[in-house]
Order: sequence, then C-alpha cells, then structure tokens
Amino acid sequence: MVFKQDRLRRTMMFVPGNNAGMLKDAGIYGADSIMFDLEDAVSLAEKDSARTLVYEALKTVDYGDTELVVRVNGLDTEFVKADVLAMVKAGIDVIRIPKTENAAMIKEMESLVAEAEQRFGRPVGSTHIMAAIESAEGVLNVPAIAKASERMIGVALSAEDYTTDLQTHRYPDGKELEFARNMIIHAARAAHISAFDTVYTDVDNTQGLIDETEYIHQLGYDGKSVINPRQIPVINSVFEPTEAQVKNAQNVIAAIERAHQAGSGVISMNGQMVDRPVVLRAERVMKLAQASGIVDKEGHYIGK
Ligand SMILES: CC(C)(COP(=O)(O)OP(=O)(O)OC[C@H]1O[C@@H](n2cnc3c(N)ncnc32)[C@H](O)[C@@H]1OP(=O)(O)O)[C@@H](O)C(=O)NCCC(=O)NCCSC(=O)C[C@@](O)(CC(=O)O)C(=O)O
Ligand SMILES: [Mg+2]
Repeated sequence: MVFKQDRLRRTMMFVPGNNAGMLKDAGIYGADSIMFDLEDAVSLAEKDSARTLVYEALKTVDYGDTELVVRVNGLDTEFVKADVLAMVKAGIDVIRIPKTENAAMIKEMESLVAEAEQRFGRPVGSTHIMAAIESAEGVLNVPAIAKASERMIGVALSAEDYTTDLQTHRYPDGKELEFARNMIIHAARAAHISAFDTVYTDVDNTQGLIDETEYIHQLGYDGKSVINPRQIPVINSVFEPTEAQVKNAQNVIAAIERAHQAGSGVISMNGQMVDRPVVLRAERVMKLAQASGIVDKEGHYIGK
C-alpha cells in the first residue's frame, strides 16, 4: 500500500454509512479514495446500524486497491470509540477526524487507534489518520495538526461547517475560503502530506465545479472531497495533463538522465535550466498522466 504523498488522491468520495446500496456500489465509480461516513450524513438514531453496515461492507465488498477512509464521529461523542474499534477491526486504511481543532485531538485519536490495533492484532501504525478542518480554531492550528503524528496522511478543508463558524456562507468566488485554503496547503506541504479541498455541493453545476477545481489545482492541492459520482470525472479531467505537458515531462526526464550519465545534476533543455525541482514536477505530471490513462507503460502519450 502506498501512503503519504506517493498516492494519488484527486477524489475522495463521501458515502453515507447508512445507505446499503451506495456502500455496495461505491467502488465502481473510480474515486481514488472512498470515504464511508458515520458522522453528519447519519442521524443519531442510525449511528449503530450505520457502523455495522460499513463494517459488513468492508468485510464483504471488493473495493480493489481504492484507498478506504472512514469519517468517524467526533472525539467528543459517545460513538467515537465504538467507531474506531469496528473500523480498525475491519482493516480500514484511514480514519478521518471531523472538526479537528488542535494537535491534541490527533494524539487522542492516535491512542484510540493504537489500542484498537493491539486488540485486534493489526500491525501497530498500519492505520492512518487524516484531519478535517472545519473551524477558525482548526485553521489557525493546522500547521501543528498536520505534523502531530506519523500516522497523518492528509488535511482537508470542510467548508460547510467552516463558513458557518466564520459566520458567513459559501460564495461562488470562494473568497471567504482563501485564508483557510492557503493555510491548509502550506501546512500539508510542510508536513509532506496530502491536501484536500472541500466538497462542492451544487452537484448539477459542472462549470462551477470545474472552476473551483482549477483554482485548487493551481494552489497545489491533491484533490477534493466529493459527494456524488458525477463529480469524479469532472475533477479528474482538471488534473489530467495536456499532451504538451506530458511530452515536456518526458523530455525533462530524458534530459536529466543524460545529465546524470555525464555526472551532472543540471542540464539545459531548449534554453531552459532543468534541475531537481523541474524533474520532480515532471514526475508528478507523468504520475497524473498514468492515472488518467493517457500514456502507455513506457510513458508515451496515447491520448484517451
Ligand atoms: C448529493 C446527492 C443527494 C445527490 O443525489 P442524486 O439522487 O442527485 O444522485 P444521482 O447522481 O442521481 O445518483 C446516481 C447514482 O449514484 C449513486 N450515488 C449518488 N451519490 C453517491 C455517493 N455519495 N456514494 C455512492 N453512490 C452515490 C446513487 O445511489 C445512484 O445510484 P443508482 O441508483 O444505482 O444509479 C447524493 O449524491 C448524496 O447523497 N451524496 C452524499 C452526500 C453526503 O455524503 N453528505 C455528507 C458529506 S458533506 C458534509 O458533511 C459537509 C462537510 O463536513 C464536508 C467535509 O468535511 O469535507 C463540511 O463541513 O464541509
Ligand atoms: Mg462538516
């Protein structure tokens, strides 16, 4: 299994934990990560039955090599311990903590997860954690949150709760989210973990989703949380490199290989300096191209 920044995480799809049909089919839409939700998509009366449904789905449905995440109930609720025990027992890849305010909450979750791993004979450290940032307090503490544990694989903006906390709401231009988006991407990169943008709730507004995804892609985000399968190909297409970008990346990788053979770490290509950061960007382009299915095994552009 590949974790931290090595894994592509363009789309992380919320699947309500109380919906047996959605749980069964969640793997067929091509999300990079599936996130089973035990928190806000599930009513208080259904908390226990949703936990059982998700546990059964994890044990019986084949989700292939899709990363499996569960959003457990908040650390201040009566449900969280049972959620963590059941999900670790079922072998979940990642626990997403909702409404994360500070690094102490990551430590608290770390203890719960370690206890569950020991109890169910899972390797200690094998369950990863991510944090959803849903308040002003969380945004101000995100650098410490992102670095609070070796288990952390990412931080996510949760704009619905966050804008409520700010006493505003979401606007089409997203100006109210600028500070949080910038804090979160910087905290994630400083901690070498993934950064996820928030859900786009206007499911039928494809152009709005494209605009928002292009913006967060430009900021450096790995991907977005998703609430509907129709959003997956739209987001993937924004992350798909162009033919020119793929060809340039191939040329950069070939050029640096020639430079290394000649004993140098830097080379000029069409008058442009090619050094380590340029090569790292080229490698990321090739990884996205492979995930998009637009290159063959040798990395040659074949299109769709
Ligand atoms: C939005 C809508 C009602 C639209 O319904 P529609 O009926 O128009 O959907 P259609 O497109 O017609 O569905 C076509 C086919 O796909 C299936 N299908 C649809 N959605 C699927 C899915 N998610 N997973 C698997 N399958 C799915 C469906 O079953 C059907 O299957 P079939 O019948 O077989 O053809 C529906 O998608 C949905 O309920 N979404 C989940 C909503 C949710 O989870 N909200 C909580 C998380 S946010 C939050 O909490 C805020 C946050 O905390 C966030 C943060 O922290 O980041 C913050 O603070 O910001
Ligand atoms: Mg929320």
